[in-house]
Amino acid sequence: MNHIAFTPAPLPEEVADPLLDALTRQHYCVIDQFIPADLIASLRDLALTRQQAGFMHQAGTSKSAITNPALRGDQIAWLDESDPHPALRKYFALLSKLQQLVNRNLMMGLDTVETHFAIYPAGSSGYATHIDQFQQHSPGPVSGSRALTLIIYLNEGWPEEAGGELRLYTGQHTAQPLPEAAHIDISPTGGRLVLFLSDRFWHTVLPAKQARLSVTGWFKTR
Ligand SMILES: O=C(O)CCC(=O)C(=O)O
Ligand SMILES: [Fe+2]
Repeated sequence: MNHIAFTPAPLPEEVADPLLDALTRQHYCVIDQFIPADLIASLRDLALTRQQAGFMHQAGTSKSAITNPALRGDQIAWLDESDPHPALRKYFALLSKLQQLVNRNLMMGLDTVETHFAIYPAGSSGYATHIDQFQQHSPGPVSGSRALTLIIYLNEGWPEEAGGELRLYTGQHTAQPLPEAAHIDISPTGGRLVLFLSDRFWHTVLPAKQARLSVTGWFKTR
């Protein structure tokens, strides 16, 4: 659990304005070139180094820690804010800016963040349709639960034929939507940021023909 304590310089307006506008209107946003090429490369190298050093483990699915590569094909390594690696210091500084921006403008009360690298190996089955927070019976923020999901892709470009899109179902569904329900497909292009309300959007990671790298996080309320 990472408690972000310091107050960084804010995100530039040309990023902050479209981000807040999209989050307000549609409860998700996609921002390209959110991180620069050198940070993509250093985070990517770090993820691969940690994989080679044996720090990645097969991810489990929601309620249980049972792993099932047919449902979820990625390997993950959790990240710690106290990690001195320069790329992670830059990454956590960005998370802090995002948290500050969203709290000041959208009053979400984001308090902590949990975050990990994810690597879906070439030929992985992706991640079956799921929601990042179990839906509650009453509306409004639930304390201590995942409120805002963030994903930043760490791939060097991404050819369309490689698949691996994030399929985000745009309607509100109380149960898993049918595959043909309204959705958008987001390609995991390096540097791209995706944010969405964790309790609202069902989503799927489609099978990928190439190794697919990302850093994923969830801001939680107090
Ligand atoms: O990598 C992505 O595009 C989404 C990953 C995801 O849905 C998750 O880790 O919960
Ligand atoms: Fe997810």
